[in-house]
Amino acid sequence: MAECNTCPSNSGCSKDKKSCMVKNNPLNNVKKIIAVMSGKGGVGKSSISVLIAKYLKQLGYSVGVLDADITGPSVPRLLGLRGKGVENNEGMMVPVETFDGIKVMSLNFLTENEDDPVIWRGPMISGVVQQFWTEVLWGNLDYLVIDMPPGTGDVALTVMQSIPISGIVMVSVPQDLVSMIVSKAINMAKKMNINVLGVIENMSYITCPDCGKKIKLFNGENIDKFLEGMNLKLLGELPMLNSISNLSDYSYENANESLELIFNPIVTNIIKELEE
Ligand SMILES: Nc1ncnc2c1ncn2[C@@H]1O[C@H](COP(=O)(O)OP(=O)(O)OP(=O)(O)O)[C@@H](O)[C@H]1O
Repeated sequence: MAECNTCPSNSGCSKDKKSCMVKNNPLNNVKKIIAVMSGKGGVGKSSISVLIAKYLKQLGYSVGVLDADITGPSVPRLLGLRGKGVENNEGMMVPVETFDGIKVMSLNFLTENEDDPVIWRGPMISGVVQQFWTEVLWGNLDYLVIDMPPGTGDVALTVMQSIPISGIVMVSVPQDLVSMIVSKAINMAKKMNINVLGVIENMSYITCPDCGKKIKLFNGENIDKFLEGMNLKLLGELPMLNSISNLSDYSYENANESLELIFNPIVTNIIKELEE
């Protein structure tokens, strides 16, 4: 049965206690869990998960990142943690830390080589995701950011059922095909009674380096119409930026003021939505 007293939802979720699959580790105290999801692959979910973690950390919060994209883990690279391994403390996995103290768990820390493929069936992958919640020493965290696997399949379902997510950030790009697939992910979250905090529109535009004009790259469905149809808020628009495609140079030297100006309001919106 669920242990509500150690759960971030603190009995305030809509789950039936008897059928709840969430198992919490009494050594961990995680206050809020943000899942970053899309339904569609390659739209910037991992990059945005890492940026949310980075700017939450800059605001002074204690932050962790759980890489639930087991077959295509990219978080270690994006946070400059290539080649690191996980230590064991009395049977529990100790997350790897970035230079600025973000705690990270990813399957890439457990494979010998970064390019070793994970050729496992769904139940095994789902089991690992559950272990990343129950058998990792996250300790005290204000926020845990989960980089969800693409799609609405087995693993996404396991995360939603077995981890007490406080809210989901949906990532989309302005293309009709993508909005259609993102809608499926939004409807899945709604069916699972998980709060969708809003949508980040990634790759919204590029800025002309000469005149500063915003140029839309895709002719997709109008975001306002999409949000209205889904009854969701826009958390922010993110342009195509070199600094995002070069995120793996994660260090103090690579602090980027223009990215900070764009991303800080997005993080503030996420915090506000979670408080509501
Ligand atoms: N706003 C952006 N500006 C520039 N490049 C971007 C932006 N967003 C994402 N990218 C690039 O697009 C590619 C895909 O991004 P990312 O890996 O974050 O997507 P994803 O949704 O997590 O993919 P997957 O589902 O395959 O894990 C990466 O090469 C990333 O650097």
